Amino acid sequence: MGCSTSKIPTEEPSTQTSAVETINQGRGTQQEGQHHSSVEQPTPTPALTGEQQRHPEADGSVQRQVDGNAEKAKYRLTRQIERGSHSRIFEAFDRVTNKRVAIKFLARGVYCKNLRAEITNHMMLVHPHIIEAKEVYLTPQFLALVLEYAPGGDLFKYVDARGHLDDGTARRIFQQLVIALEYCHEKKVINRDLKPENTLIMTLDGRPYVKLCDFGYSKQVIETKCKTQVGTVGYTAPEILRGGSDYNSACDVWSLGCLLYVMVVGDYPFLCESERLDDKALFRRTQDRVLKADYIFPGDVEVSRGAADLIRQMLVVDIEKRISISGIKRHPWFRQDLPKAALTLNQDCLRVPAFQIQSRADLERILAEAEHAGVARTNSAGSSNSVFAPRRLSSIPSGSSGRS
Ligand SMILES: Nc1ncnc2c1ncn2[C@@H]1O[C@H](COP(=O)(O)OP(=O)(O)OP(=O)(O)O)[C@@H](O)[C@H]1O
Repeated sequence: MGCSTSKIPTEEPSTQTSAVETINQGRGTQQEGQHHSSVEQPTPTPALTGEQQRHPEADGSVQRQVDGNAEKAKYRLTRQIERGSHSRIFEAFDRVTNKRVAIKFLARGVYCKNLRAEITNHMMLVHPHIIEAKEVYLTPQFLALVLEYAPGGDLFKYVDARGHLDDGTARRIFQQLVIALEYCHEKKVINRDLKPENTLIMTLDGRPYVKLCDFGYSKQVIETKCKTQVGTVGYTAPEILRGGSDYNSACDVWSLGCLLYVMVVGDYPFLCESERLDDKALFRRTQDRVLKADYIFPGDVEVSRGAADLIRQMLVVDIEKRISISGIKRHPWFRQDLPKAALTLNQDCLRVPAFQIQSRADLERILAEAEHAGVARTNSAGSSNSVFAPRRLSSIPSGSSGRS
């Protein structure tokens, strides 16, 4: 499977406006148990070994690079896990509980306005198949989002390493994602960027247990509809690419259909890859195919009838005819081997209050403060700490995805 996709710009104006951006893949490897009830119960895995704890960077040097204040920090940073398009993600340990977390560092400044929806929406969602957003805090230069740690990396890597997934594994992951997505929609949050890179793996014992992680393009839709063109090329629904008209939560069903295709086929349904074409030409070609739902199941990969049938019902251009989440939940392929608890899980989750670790008022205050530019610090080596500045994004082909 080719390993990069392109992003459509974020909703609000920012220092980085139009963008095509390469997506990173996760590198998590260790296993860790967790506590929620879920569609699939993960197998408990051992605590960190001494060797794992003695990471070469566990001496505080990473901490000093990030906030220059290793001694007072609540979390001890140990290593960088990944670099996202707007962030750096670090592994860290809570100094009191010694629990492992992931911390996403985002540069402070006006760009943080764009993060309000991401962080507030994420914190509202408390679900076993969604990475827990625990709290935010400020360092002199960064807004830090503390997340539940996912030891297994992301689903893209998982699929890529295996070529494609067998029917049972793909179904188990898909069941978990459908239940998570139904919960988001019940909370009136549309994700708009579902893809394997934004799906993290908690266990790697052959029964993967997954969680959604990135709500960067999510929108809480209570009275308004969505208009803005956001998402990732190759997963974005045709109604978003077409632009102009209102669209709704059915766009997530389309993306989930693409994600299911990627799992069972090991390739993208629409994304065109060619060394002979430049990014703009590839983008246009992909867009043309999405708008016509022009994809095929390749002859050399065996896809079960049930999975293929469900994908066909999800990748329907007309949103009135596209299968709904409740339709998916009735589909025989989805129902096969479905854990009993899955169908009642969301009723329980919808009763769980959000903002238990950090109050909404605190969150709002910190987010407002984060919009003020951070103070430039010098790191322990004496040089200015610019390594965490978001990468510059290159521009997207005009007319193909600008803001509405
Ligand atoms: N809680 C976590 N535990 C472990 N790894 C994580 C966690 N959150 C993120 N990652 C890793 O970091 C990668 C990027 O994370 P995320 O998508 O949240 O960042 P981003 O800046 O929004 O990236 P992009 O815009 O490129 O999608 C993920 O694909 C995953 O590999």
